Amino acid sequence: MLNTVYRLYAPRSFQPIVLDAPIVDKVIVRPTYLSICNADQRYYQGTRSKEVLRRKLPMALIHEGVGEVVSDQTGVFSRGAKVVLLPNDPTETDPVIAENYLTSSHFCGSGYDGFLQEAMILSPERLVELPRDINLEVAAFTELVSVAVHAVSRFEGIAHNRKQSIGVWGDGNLGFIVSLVLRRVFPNAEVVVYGRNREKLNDFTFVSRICLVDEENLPTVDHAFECCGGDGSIAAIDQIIDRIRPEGTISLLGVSENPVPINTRMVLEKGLRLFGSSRSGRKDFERTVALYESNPEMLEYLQSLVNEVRVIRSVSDISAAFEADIRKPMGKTIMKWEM
Ligand SMILES: NC(=O)C1=CN([C@@H]2O[C@H](COP(=O)(O)OP(=O)(O)OC[C@H]3O[C@@H](n4cnc5c(N)ncnc54)[C@H](OP(=O)(O)O)[C@@H]3O)[C@@H](O)[C@H]2O)C=CC1
Ligand SMILES: O=C(CO)[C@H](O)[C@H](O)COP(=O)(O)O
Ligand SMILES: [Zn+2]
Repeated sequence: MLNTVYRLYAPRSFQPIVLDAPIVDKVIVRPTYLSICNADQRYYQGTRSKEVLRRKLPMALIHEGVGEVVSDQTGVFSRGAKVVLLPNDPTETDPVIAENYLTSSHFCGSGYDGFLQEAMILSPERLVELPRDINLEVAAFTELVSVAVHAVSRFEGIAHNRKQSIGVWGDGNLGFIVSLVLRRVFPNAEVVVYGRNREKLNDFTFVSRICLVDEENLPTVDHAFECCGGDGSIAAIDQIIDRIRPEGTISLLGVSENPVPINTRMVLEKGLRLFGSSRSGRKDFERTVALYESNPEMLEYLQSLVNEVRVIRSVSDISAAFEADIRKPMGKTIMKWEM
């Protein structure tokens, strides 16, 4: 089938290309709502290293999105079903290593074409059906929610049992979503959010406590999640190591372009466990949709992260959405895909 793919050829430069893709045993999905991630911005703005840009571009961006099934040769989905698109494409299974950590996996929008396409032609395993009445502007960033669910699921297996207080560093989108997932998964735990912006923190209405990182006498916590990324990770990890109680677990989620120095002396002295999480897999998407179904108020909270919805009908609309996303105060930029 001929399919138009909108690739980034160089920073700030998108161009369409028509490709012929096989459709045998595939589901054809029309993307409907797509959402921009910080990882897309790093390619769009060219802030990745020259070597990475040379290796990964040209490439269609976007790994957060939902769509509507146009046809399914496998018979799993009915025409018109609303689905979330799974960006990770495993090429093998492993009894120990999760699909999102297998080096053989392909990830849309990071070395492989993402969802900026006229149609997504996928195996049925790369789609999870959504409730029919779901708010699609919110569902568009289900992938980011599944990343939080993935990190919290791993935390359940790694952290010790005392989970009375859990700290989340970062008052952006990921910090908001991780806090919301923690609230639902550990309803009896105190969730404390540490941020740099009073206005952003005010939106975290569902947590036990909010703190500005430069306040004095910040509370201590049993465990912590780092959701800052960039240069902010350095100060955040330093503060976490200071404020976490002995034998606590630190979940690292923020992406930094440069190596981050860590106070290993105190990591040793406190007996801390640090673990990183990146991306997510099918079981995380399934758990996310199950959480949406059992906690419908989650979708209402997530709605407050929708900063802007932009209709996309041309290549210049895509660029305008990315430029608007750079200037946004907080939240997600959603693209209503009409290409
Ligand atoms: N592991 C994974 O699979 C994924 C990782 N990410 C990464 O997670 C990071 C966060 O993403 P996202 O939430 O969307 O980005 P945002 O920019 O929305 O949020 C980051 C927030 O952290 C705040 N911050 C920075 N430094 C500190 C600090 N020392 N203490 C407390 N808060 C701080 C920032 O404040 P200010 O605005 O003042 O700088 C900002 O509000 C990014 O690096 C992103 O790439 C995203 C998706 C998946
Ligand atoms: O955003 C993410 C997942 O949602 C990850 O941070 C992203 O996939 C990392 O990939 P890259 O190496 O291309 O930045
Ligand atoms: Zn992402």
